[in-house]
Amino acid sequence: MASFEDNFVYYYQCQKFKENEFDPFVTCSVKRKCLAQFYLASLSLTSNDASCLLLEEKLQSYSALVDKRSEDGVNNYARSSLALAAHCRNDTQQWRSNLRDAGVTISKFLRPLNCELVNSTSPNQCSSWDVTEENISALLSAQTHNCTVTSDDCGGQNISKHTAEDYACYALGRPAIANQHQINNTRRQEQNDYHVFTYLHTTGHNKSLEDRPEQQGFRMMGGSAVYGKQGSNFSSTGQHASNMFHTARDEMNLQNLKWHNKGNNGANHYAAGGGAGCGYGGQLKRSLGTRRGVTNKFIPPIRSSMEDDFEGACSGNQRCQKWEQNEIEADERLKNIDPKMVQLIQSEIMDNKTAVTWDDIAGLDFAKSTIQEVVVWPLLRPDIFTGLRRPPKGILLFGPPGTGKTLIGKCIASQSHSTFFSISASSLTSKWIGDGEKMVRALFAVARCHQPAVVFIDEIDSLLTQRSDTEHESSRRIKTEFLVQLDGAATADEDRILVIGATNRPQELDEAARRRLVKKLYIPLPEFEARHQIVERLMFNENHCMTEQDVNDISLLTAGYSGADMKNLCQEASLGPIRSLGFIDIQNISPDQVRPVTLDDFKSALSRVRASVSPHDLDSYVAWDKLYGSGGTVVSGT
Ligand SMILES: Nc1ncnc2c1ncn2[C@@H]1O[C@H](COP(=O)(O)OP(=O)(O)OP(=O)(O)O)[C@@H](O)[C@H]1O
Ligand SMILES: [Mg+2]
Repeated sequence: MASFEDNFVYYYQCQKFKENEFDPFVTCSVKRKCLAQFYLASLSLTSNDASCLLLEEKLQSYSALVDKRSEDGVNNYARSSLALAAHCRNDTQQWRSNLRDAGVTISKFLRPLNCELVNSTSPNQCSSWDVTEENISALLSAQTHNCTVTSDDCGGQNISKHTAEDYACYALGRPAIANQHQINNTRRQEQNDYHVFTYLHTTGHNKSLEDRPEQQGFRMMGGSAVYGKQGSNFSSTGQHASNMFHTARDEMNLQNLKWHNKGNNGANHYAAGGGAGCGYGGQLKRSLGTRRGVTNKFIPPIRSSMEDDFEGACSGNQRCQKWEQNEIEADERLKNIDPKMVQLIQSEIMDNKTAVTWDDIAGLDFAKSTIQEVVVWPLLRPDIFTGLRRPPKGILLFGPPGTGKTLIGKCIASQSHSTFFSISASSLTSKWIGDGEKMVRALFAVARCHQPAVVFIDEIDSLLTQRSDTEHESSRRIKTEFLVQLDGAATADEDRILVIGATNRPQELDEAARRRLVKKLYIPLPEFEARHQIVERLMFNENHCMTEQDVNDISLLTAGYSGADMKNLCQEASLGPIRSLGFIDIQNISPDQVRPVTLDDFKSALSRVRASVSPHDLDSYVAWDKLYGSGGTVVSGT
């Protein structure tokens, strides 16, 4: 069965990719953005919208996942959604989003949970739970109550007493906010739904939302989701806008922390809580150093009394800082790491796996099998790959430009079932000027919390060039920090973090880095077979009339072309039929007037698209491979 996530992606792809709204090969995590984008887009759907119905269907089918305490829960996308919403303003080149806070209106995509409650005065009397204050008050005043959710609402399980209380508190806590934001009409409209209002407040949009109360981002979602804190503890002037949100996950972290502070063990806590909670499956997943059972105690999307205790008299900025600080400190390994960097890494660098399969990579059999052996299998079966079989901590992919090194990185992300961090070395040196080495430290600290993890560093040469006296102090510091991390001085032996570097200038690598990237795999130009495969794949969806022999001819004529050159060639050839239309008005022709692509188109494209790698450059790669490479590569380009 397709996962909830897959459905999201699928839906997104159907709806958005077709509209060419965004390039699937953007450098950051496409999938994460898909999800975040879709998640956010869904907030702007009205209840009559067909898309809304689709979402409703998905959420109903996968309701158990909505509050799952794992990385996959919808709640957990909230954080990245918000970060991305903020980020998209600065990232228009790569990700154009239609999302504006103005478009966020009430959605009604969760069906009512028919919650039965038993109150103390008439313990056996069940009433349906409308979200009315009377009902909720009755619930709160009840000495004993038992809130039962119908079986498909919650994976066939009952939700706990605690959960019911939390829902109730939350619902009760809303009116003040509801009044503040004039959402009473909406409450009436949705009266028979079980709902939790969620205030979507994209970072920095606080003021504009206040200016347009009718466009407040409230929405209903069964028991969870993003929620902003706009209550009395916060200034309504837009102050601390970037800190005002936290997700259900934050709540969980806070409770975890408090539990730790009481001298208890988080795992025990969750194990104990699991029995009473909504049983969604029972597996435990490690994240940010805390053991999170999906069966653990329900973490409400509300301010709990515990939280109030904890915060004491703190308010506004103080409170937000304290919150962030404590959330991060909940994991020992993230001690001394700037929370903002952690957040940045989680939203920008942690990659949610673009769908690339090994079959998408033509040729490169040796590299593929070595990567399977040293990356994928050990990550899948760490119990077997121990001792001498322990995989190397670093791998280098080197070779001419456009041969598929980055593509391999994407494929590993997608196939290795590990947390994938993808970073380009130039962004470390340019984007976070002055903070580069802190960023490297933070990156590895976060990776340690998300093991097994793969850290993919594209253009690693720009990060780990030979050290020299003339280089800038900040880049020297980044390099040193990186070498320390890579050497394992800061990582334990059993840590499962693999660093994969990709470069087309291996000669410029610092020798210390070269030693640490134990396996060095040459990614050569595609051979005849691989070129054949690339043409076949790229032309598969195109209208062409080429025979097997024609593709053979093209493959023969393109000796020395890289994978990227082959792609350019196919693109150029596919323009041939359009060019041959001559002066016909392009606006008025029908698609069937465009003839199929032929071998001749390829032949004329060959004169326009040349091989981008010179034989001299190739020799230097081969020489470097002979000196330092991990072998197995057939010299190609023939
Ligand atoms: N072996 C291959 N199989 C299929 N497609 C390939 C292959 N190599 C390259 N390509 C195509 O070329 C494009 C560019 O490849 P990629 O970005 O992985 O190159 P690279 O080796 O990382 O280059 P650079 O060293 O310049 O970063 C890919 O998106 C893909 O379309
Ligand atoms: Mg690349």
